[in-house]
Amino acid sequence: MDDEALKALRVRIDAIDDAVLKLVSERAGIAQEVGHAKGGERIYRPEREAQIVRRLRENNPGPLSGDTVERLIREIMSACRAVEEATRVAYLGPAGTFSQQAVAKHFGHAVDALAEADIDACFQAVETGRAHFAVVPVENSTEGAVGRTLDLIVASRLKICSEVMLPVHQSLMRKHGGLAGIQRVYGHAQSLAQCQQWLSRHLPNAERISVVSNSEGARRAAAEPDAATLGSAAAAELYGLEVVEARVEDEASNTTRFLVLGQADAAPSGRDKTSLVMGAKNQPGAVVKLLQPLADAGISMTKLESRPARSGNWEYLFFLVCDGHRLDPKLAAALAEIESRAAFLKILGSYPAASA
Ligand SMILES: O=C(O)C(=O)C[C@]1(C(=O)O)C=C[C@@H](O)C=C1
Repeated sequence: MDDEALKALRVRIDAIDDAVLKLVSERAGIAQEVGHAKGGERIYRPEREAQIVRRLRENNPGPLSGDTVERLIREIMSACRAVEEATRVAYLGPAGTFSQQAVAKHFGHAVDALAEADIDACFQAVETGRAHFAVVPVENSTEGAVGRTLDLIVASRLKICSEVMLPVHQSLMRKHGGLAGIQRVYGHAQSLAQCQQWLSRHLPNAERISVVSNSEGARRAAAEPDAATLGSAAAAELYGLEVVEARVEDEASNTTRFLVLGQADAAPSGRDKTSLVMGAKNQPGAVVKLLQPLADAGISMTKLESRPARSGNWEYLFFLVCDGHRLDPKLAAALAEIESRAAFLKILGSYPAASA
């Protein structure tokens, strides 16, 4: 391309950037007005954000991918939210974890992300008002449920107001060098489990050491030249490591689902999910009886997970996710029927279904 042609294209890009800045500033000004009109009410409206994301994904003219359009608009909404109020979001730290990525994916970068020591601390941060929201992992497509999150949510008064789906790509990282000479591999138990076949094939003699977080693994690998760690590639930059091999997870579609917890759940968005937990009596057919009202109403159940109730009498809790909002008349009627049959029922929240 000759210089003149390049210059002409850049003049057009400059004009577009000026227009984008003008429009984004105008949008932030309107968000500020909305913020004032809310007069102390909650600023973050997950249902509204989900509707905006869905509309733009549908209207996307290309060539940007739907995921890219979502990332851009979420970042713009993040910036607009920030002119209304500073949002504090607790997550399972330290920095560089997949949980931090989930915060950025959902809330954008214009939030105060608070790294907590464990999942319990994430709940407490919101319960005590230190944070507005918490982002906690609840299940992984390869490894299943995160038990601690389920146990805590039963007793907590917090509500689920959103979900975040994060594709999880594990990298193998070390201070310097390739696969040769790696004696130990650190990683969070879930990460080690998600990569076990790859590790057996490529590093059969390396010891696998489970640590509290992948970031702790990264911290150790940075100090031990014959060690490596699993984790998000973001940690490599943070801890001065090199990526030996990217995408070492056994399942290419490995995804972790996170929940956003807050003081209230979300209003209906048009495409929602509802999470609930119920206690079943230890009797034949008890679970079938509890689920029947959903089947009768033609409501899809997308998840059913059982956990010991920990009450010592061999009763189980069933965590269930179904389509719809608890305020939809059909679902509301089914829930009322389940409540009349269950030993215990708690609605954990209705929230917009994630678009990707
Ligand atoms: O519509 C609102 O309620 C706004 O505050 C504006 C806005 C946005 O930027 O579009 C920002 C924050 C809310 O979570 C939802 C949407």
